[in-house]
Amino acid sequence: MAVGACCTEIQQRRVELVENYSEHLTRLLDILFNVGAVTEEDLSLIRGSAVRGERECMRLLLDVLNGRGEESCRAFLYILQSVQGETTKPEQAKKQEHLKKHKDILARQHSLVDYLSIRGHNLGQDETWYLTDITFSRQAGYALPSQCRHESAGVGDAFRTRTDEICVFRDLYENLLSKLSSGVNMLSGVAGSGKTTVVRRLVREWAAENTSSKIVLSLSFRELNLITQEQSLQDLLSDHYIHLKPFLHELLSSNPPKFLLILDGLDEFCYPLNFEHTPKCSNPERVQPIQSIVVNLIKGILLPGVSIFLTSRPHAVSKVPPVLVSQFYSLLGFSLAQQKQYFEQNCSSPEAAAAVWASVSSHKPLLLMCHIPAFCWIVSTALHDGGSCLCPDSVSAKSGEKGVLENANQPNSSLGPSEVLLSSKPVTITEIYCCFVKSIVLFHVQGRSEGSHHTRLQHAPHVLGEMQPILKSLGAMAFKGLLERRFIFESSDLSSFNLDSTKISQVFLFEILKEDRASLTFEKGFHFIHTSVQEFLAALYYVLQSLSGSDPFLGLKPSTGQYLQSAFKQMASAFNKFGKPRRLFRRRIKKALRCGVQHQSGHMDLFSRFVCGLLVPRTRLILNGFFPDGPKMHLLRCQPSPDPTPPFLLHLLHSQLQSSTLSPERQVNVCHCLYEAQDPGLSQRLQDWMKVLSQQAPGQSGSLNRDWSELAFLLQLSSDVQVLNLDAQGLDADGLRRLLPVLPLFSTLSLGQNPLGSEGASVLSLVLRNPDCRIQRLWVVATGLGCEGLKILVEALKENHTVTDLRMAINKIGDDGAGYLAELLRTNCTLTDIRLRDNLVTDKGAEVLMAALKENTTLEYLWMFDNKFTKDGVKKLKEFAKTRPNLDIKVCV
Ligand SMILES: Nc1ncnc2c1ncn2[C@@H]1O[C@H](COP(=O)(O)OP(=O)(O)OP(=O)(O)O)[C@@H](O)[C@H]1O
Repeated sequence: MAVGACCTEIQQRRVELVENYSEHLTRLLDILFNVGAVTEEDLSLIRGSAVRGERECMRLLLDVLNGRGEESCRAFLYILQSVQGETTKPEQAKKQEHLKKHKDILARQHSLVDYLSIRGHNLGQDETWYLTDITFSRQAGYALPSQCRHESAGVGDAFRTRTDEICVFRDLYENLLSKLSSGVNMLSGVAGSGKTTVVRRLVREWAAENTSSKIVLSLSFRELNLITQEQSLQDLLSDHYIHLKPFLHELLSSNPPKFLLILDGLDEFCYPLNFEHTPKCSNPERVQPIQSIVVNLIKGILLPGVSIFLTSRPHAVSKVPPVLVSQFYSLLGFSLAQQKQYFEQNCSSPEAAAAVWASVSSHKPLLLMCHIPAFCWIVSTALHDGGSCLCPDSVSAKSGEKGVLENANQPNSSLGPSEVLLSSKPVTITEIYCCFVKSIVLFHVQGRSEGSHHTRLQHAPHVLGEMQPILKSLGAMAFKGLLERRFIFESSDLSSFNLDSTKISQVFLFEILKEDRASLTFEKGFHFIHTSVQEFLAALYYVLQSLSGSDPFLGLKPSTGQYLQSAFKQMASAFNKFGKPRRLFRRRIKKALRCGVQHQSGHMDLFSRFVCGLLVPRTRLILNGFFPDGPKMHLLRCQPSPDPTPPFLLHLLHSQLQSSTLSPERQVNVCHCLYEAQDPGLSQRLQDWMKVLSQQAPGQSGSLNRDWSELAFLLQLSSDVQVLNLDAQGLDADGLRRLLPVLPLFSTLSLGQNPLGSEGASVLSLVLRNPDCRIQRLWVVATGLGCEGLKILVEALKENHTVTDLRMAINKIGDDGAGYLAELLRTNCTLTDIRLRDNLVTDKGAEVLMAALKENTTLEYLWMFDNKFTKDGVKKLKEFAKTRPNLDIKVCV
């Protein structure tokens, strides 16, 4: 083929083009791509070599153009002219243009489309509309958290401390982008709580704004992991932001406070951070290891005055010493109102949203998990369309499309008295995840338009059977990742599990497995949309293998070729024949549960819960067609499978619970496992708890060692307990914190004779401020509140509108405490009854209270026996009482 004139010109001018135009590479690539002279693959290839520098990229571009032929070369030469024109513009204007381009590029890199596009939203300009506002807490600095449980357990108010304040995205945004902001601002949040979404939103809103004086730079630790050679900060940034290169040196050396540097995902950083012994380096041009750059940035030695926004999951927060953190934010997740709003924004119709919300709000375990946005997404996918297989009264059924499994999920009458367990909707977390996977396989993979909802449900067993190999391989990879604590997979991982990444892309990408491209190297990486999905698929694989009589650990070996694999299989099945399959099966399940117990970090907690859930035949029915022992078709049309939960599983879990070596956190997880296994004895366990609590004689509290998390869990399952009496149970502030998720839900909370102190009062203040608080009677007699604790309580009561009855005898509140109460009584219109016996209040305190009561008309009882009043004081109080016939004041000397 004859070489055209433009191709030849490019070859002849190669050296000059590299010399003069490398710095315009980004712009050139953008335009060339827009006019179709290069493809997306070309872009990836060229940008992929960015680590070797701009000039190398430019050479590659020239090679690519050569390969693409005359037309592309002509386009390139034409574009050069316009770029040439730009080089003559004045410096300042050029700088502005580069910054504008920087904003555009950053906004594109931080688009929100990944998951929003799944719902088929047409994202116009205002894509943030689809984001639900989320609640944060903020405090100066942070204290090291104790973390031994699955992080998803630590959401909502359970994360809060006494000194923090509540805020929303806007507050965070304004704080970080304010001129005065500097130092390290850290955002901590559990997996899937929305940290990256916050980062994306922040970058996009900044890019759309014209007035901000800050320049945002954003890097993820996932990308920094790929830097294996020593580098300078300046090179790192100019490789990452080629378009800023001409000004970077000047910007970095003249005005670091102008920058907001975002570092996302500290928990994923694979290099150790040594804050004590890393050599100091303040020169951005000096070459050093990547971890030293990070340490020097965080310590404020490199780029002094720069603002850093660091995000991390809670377990990795402590990698940065508390003294270096100026503001600490926690993502508390969605409040109840925000959860509701999420479903309204993300379900296809108001009716669908209402049905999903009705289902979620009636099951406390679901409700608690829905603090986490990623879980809301899973739940809405599961219940919104896939859930109709299980929910006869959900939306699609209402609209006339009855689910095929409609009858298969009659109330689980054999499950025991618990109201929760009797429900006919998917209530266990395992059932939700089964619906999620089924929903994706049925309604998303096959294309939304093919066949009606009803037809697709009818073909579900067939489709699930077909998808089984791919789900199984995905599950094996997920399981291997879990064992190795790996959450990011490379293309080579996929192929070692016989997974074809293009096929996966068509089928699951966005829905289950997300593809990421590191912007430094453009290498592909994959991670499950949420770690809980990884844990579910791992459990699915584990149970499938175990039920098929295969060892789940065998399937993890890298692909060893067809022949060897089948030889392996034959050996395993021969071994199984000799080795009593049932015994082997049980041993394997035991092994899976041990995984959960052994990992103190809690990272296998959900995995073991899912394994338990999937061992329940009724739950497996949702994925009928996937498992080898799938229920026969006739069962789908009549009564549910009569098989109960395997007794050996319940026996195993109960014996784990009895183990004296089990830590409280693991104990709670075993409770969760029992819930997933639909244990009929759970409600009995709650009753046993109640019995123990009611039998506890006062005075023995010191010797008690209760697992309050377990009680909290059991209480979540029961909606009918209104009164929580924990008098004299040795309950301290820490125990109270563990009960936090359920405390607001009782009408009477009796906590007398426990060593709560002012710390406990702080926990109570969170309960009283909770918008869902239902407490009417708060009894905190002899709980060591003191004046300090009372002050905290009073502040919270000023905002609370539910408590009518406050009993707080024997708390040594003194006259100062009486003063705080008086302050409260001036504005509070809810309290009708206050009992203040034996609280060291003197005549002075009584005077203050009487003055305040002149402004209060709602209080009906004020009992103040055994305080330090003089005869004169008592007389005055009695006289005052005569002026208030509707108020019963009781005193004695
Ligand atoms: N404010 C929000 N409104 C709506 N959906 C949200 C919001 N925040 C997060 N999500 C949803 O939750 C998913 C997980 O969010 P994101 O990836 O930001 O979590 P993360 O905390 O960074 O998780 P990880 O620690 O696993 O990296 C998102 O893909 C999105 O579906």
